[in-house]
Amino acid sequence: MSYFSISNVSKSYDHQPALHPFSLELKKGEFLAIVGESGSGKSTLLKIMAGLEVQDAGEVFLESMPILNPNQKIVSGYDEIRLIHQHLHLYPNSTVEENISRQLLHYEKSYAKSRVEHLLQLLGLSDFRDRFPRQLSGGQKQKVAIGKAMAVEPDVLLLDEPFSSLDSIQTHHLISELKEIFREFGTTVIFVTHDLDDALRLTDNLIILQKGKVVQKGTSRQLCEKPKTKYVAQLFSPINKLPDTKNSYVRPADVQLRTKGGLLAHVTDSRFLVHFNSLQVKLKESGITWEVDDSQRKYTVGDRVYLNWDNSKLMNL
Ligand SMILES: Nc1ncnc2c1ncn2[C@@H]1O[C@H](COP(=O)(O)OP(=O)(O)OP(=O)(O)O)[C@@H](O)[C@H]1O
Repeated sequence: MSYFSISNVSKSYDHQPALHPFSLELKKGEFLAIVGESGSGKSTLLKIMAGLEVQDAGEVFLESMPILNPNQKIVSGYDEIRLIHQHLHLYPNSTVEENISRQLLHYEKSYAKSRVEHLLQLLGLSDFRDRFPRQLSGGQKQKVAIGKAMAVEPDVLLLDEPFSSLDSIQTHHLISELKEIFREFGTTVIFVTHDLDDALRLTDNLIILQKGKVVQKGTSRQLCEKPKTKYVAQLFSPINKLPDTKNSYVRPADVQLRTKGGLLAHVTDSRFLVHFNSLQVKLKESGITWEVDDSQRKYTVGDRVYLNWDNSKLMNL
């Protein structure tokens, strides 16, 4: 039997399916990212996993322990499975140290003290231990929320877009730091996000959710090279639809730019990016706009450019 297992869990609200039957098996210490757009059922799924939402069908198990939902258990939720979301629920009138130690009131005193010290140090919060949440930056608050959740040594940590109030640089730093901490504790982590880049900072083990259904599972390479839907393809880059086809697309990086021979287009916009200029071009015959990568930074607005591609790079979506 696997460590954390979800078997055919589903949920509807007012007869509208929010989550179609969903199953998952995770090993201890494994990381998983679930990527999906807004309304795809990510939060619903995590709440069911944490025993905080009543599912219509299906079961959740942590090893051999069934996770009971709020209809089956008087105090809902488990210390073993902690859910952290955007609303961090810090105690506003307690210091950083107190926020974390309040989780450990029922534990033996010397153990609680050393656990709090260890977490403060690991999370880089030792210098802020006496501050109140209002005196902290967004990133520091996120860390306190993680510290609170980690205090009780959860076996499974569920992260529901907890970093959405941070900018992408802060988020990437924080995820890298936390990854080390989760590894040290052997915590099993499920991270849900709409941002593939954030997901990949934690793990290459991905599930893509769309309208409450799993559309694809795999590594980023598998998903990038063989996306099953337009949504999955677009998580990696914009895609360009070939004129006069129903569903053939090519990525900007797979279009070669030439001064003659190929599909004629005019450059309408150019953006300087770190490895190339990203061009917007208007195709002459169809009037469709494409995005293409100009790796040699050769073309400017108004230029004619001829587009070519290798048919093996086409995606039928
Ligand atoms: N308590 C509720 N009552 C009615 N409908 C709900 C409830 N909670 C969620 N839903 C609906 O279920 C669907 C899935 O919602 P959910 O919050 O799980 O998605 P999500 O992927 O987490 O979205 P977001 O990224 O915006 O948080 C949505 O259509 C939502 O409107």
